[in-house]
Amino acid sequence: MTTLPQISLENLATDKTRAEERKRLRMACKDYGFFYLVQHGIPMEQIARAIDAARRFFALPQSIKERFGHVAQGIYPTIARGYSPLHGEILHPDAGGDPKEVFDLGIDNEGDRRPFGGSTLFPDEALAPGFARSLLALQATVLHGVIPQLGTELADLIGLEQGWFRRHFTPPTLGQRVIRYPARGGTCAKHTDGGFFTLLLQEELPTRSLQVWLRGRWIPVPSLPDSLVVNLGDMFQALSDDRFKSTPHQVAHNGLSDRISLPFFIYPDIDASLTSRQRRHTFSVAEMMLGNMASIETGNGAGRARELQ
Ligand SMILES: O=C(O)CCC(=O)C(=O)O
Ligand SMILES: [Fe+2]
Repeated sequence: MTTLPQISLENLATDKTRAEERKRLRMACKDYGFFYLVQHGIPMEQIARAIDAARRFFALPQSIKERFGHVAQGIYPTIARGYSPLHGEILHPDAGGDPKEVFDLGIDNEGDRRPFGGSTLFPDEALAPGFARSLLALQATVLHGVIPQLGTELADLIGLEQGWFRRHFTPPTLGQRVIRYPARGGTCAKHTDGGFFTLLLQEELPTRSLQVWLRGRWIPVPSLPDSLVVNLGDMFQALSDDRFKSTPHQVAHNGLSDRISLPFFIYPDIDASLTSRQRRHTFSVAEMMLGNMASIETGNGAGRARELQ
């Protein structure tokens, strides 16, 4: 059975093992566009705390969760942050609303009126103990560790000049999601992710809910202990002059208990305009992100969903 390769962030950071691990990373990106990241430096307790707090938030009455909906957030574009109810999001034009509920957050930046900027309206400690705190703690860890380390490796891999990642991702634009898939919920639509790369923290469950489309079939991606899942997004594909592909995937959750996942979508600085090395693609980050959001909002799907049958 096909399983995804495992890449060690620690090996990438260690002189003795770097060259070999980079070779494996290149192969993983080329052949799969998806891999497990191990020795990633995120404390497992921090992930467990965020998952517990998320579960408590989603257990609140619907009317309370909806107080933190998209409109209440006051962010542009509207759907960028806040609570979205079950079946509230369409990721593929041929599918209905996904069987999942979501809370979206980003990097808090009070008064930032640019697209995707601003601060998130969270339920307070009394309503959702530990929710904001644990998610923002996890965000800080990811922003200071995995994102710059892995991002730099990925930019090097596609031949972008030295310092490129730091220049265009300081700060990154972050789409941080908390998703709950109800028990026996069924299938969420296939899609690709729109960013540079995605980090997925998923709960350790016996189910194989996440599936990746590889060589003409769906490959299950079970959660492995102490590992994250990484996948390449459409911006990575564009910036590699299409030498690397963003891989389609979907979630089919038929487990007997619900499932929480915590994806981080990593995009460049919202003010950046980027060109691939061979100049096949040039885009403004804000325009591309706004276009993708508009596509989701109007039911036309996420990422390259429309290209996928
Ligand atoms: O929850 C997951 O396992 C993956 C979610 C996903 O693909 C997405 O939100 O883009
Ligand atoms: Fe995705």
